[in-house]
Amino acid sequence: MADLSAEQLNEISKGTFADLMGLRVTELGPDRVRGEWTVTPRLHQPAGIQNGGVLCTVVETLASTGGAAWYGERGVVVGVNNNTDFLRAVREGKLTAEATPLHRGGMQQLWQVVISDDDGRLVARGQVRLQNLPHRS
Ligand SMILES: CC(C)(COP(=O)(O)OP(=O)(O)OC[C@H]1O[C@@H](n2cnc3c(N)ncnc32)[C@H](O)[C@@H]1OP(=O)(O)O)[C@@H](O)C(=O)NCCC(=O)NCCSC(=O)Cc1ccccc1
Repeated sequence: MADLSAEQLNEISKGTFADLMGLRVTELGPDRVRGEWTVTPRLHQPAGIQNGGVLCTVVETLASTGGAAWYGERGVVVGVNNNTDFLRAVREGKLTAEATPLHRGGMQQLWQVVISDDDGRLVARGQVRLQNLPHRS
């Protein structure tokens, strides 16, 4: 994960859960990860707005990707808590997300993810706590 480009990550993510909802990573690094997707009816809940689970998925994916890029060859990281606030309902259009670290410790990390619409309005804000898992010898 540490040395992957955004394009390489998108390639190896084909067929995964985040790929199914159309998430594309546009920037990948240990200090910031950005991504985007387009809200379509396939992402709606029955009332015709985007399912909140999509927002949780984006928060989980970008935070974990950034945490893994930073932890690098030391091991893998896994999410252990995801807390996402849904601030604005969305029916259609492109959304962008940006993940940045709040804390990066030896055992755990805390990343924040901000999701905005094309007009720059805040759609959701989440945070994920990650566990660093060193390789077992
Ligand atoms: C509306 C509120 C909850 C509270 O807003 P506030 O904090 O008070 O802030 P503010 O007053 O600034 O309004 C902000 C904007 O909201 C608009 N607006 C306000 N009132 C109404 C109204 N009565 N009706 C319609 N719109 C209303 C308001 O005009 C403004 O827009 P504007 O600037 O005019 O263009 C907002 O936080 C929100 O929409 N969050 C996202 C929720 C969401 O998408 N959840 C996920 C999907 S659910 C799910 O997945 C579960 C499920 C799964 C499967 C199956 C079934 C279920």
